[in-house]
Amino acid sequence: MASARNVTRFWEWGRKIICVGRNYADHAKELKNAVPTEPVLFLKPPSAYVKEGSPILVPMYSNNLHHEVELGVVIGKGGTAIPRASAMDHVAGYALCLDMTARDIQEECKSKGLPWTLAKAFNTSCPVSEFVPKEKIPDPGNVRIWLKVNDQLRQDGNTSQMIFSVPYLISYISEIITLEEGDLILTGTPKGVSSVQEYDELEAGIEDIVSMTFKVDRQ
Ligand SMILES: O=C([O-])CC(=O)C(=O)O
Ligand SMILES: [Mg+2]
Repeated sequence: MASARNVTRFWEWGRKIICVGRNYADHAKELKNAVPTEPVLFLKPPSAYVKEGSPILVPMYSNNLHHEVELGVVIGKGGTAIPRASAMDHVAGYALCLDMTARDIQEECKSKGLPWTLAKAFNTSCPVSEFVPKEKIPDPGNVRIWLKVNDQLRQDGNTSQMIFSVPYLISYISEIITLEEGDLILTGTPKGVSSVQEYDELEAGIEDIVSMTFKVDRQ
């Protein structure tokens, strides 16, 4: 039976956002973190979504909001313990995503051994592009993702630099957290993360397949 909802509008579904951290060695190193041997996972709630036309809000409690450009994978077919070999059958498409991070708060959480919720899961912490159909990205393990702040290129990476591939991540995550149609996986950021301020304009893209622009505002 056809789904009543349209997965191309996944951000309206209220499904979960699963994020992978430290999936690019160059980014792990720039923040002086060890390169992981297993994926680092955390979550954002569906209230983190923001679409073009609405601003990214700096949380009141942060003075150092960072951008992290990431390839997002939109799940089309759910599953538990999905084998790596069939993982790509569960992908509906992709989205360009920003994992907005209150870096000062994350550092504090890290030093106190506390979870990253305040640093990663606040309102507007997950700006997303339009849905990109699966056919437009034949190999999610080889696309350029880039981000500019006020026209200056800050991040320019390729998903070929990911430590854990998209099929590996789908398989790994689904062993722990059942994946559902409309879920989004953020696959980690390459190097070049930096601060954004009120009034800044962020422009990001996946090659010339999709791009998006967001303004930054204070809460
Ligand atoms: O906050 C971090 O550095 C971890 C993370 O999300 C990433 O690597 O994309
Ligand atoms: Mg990230």
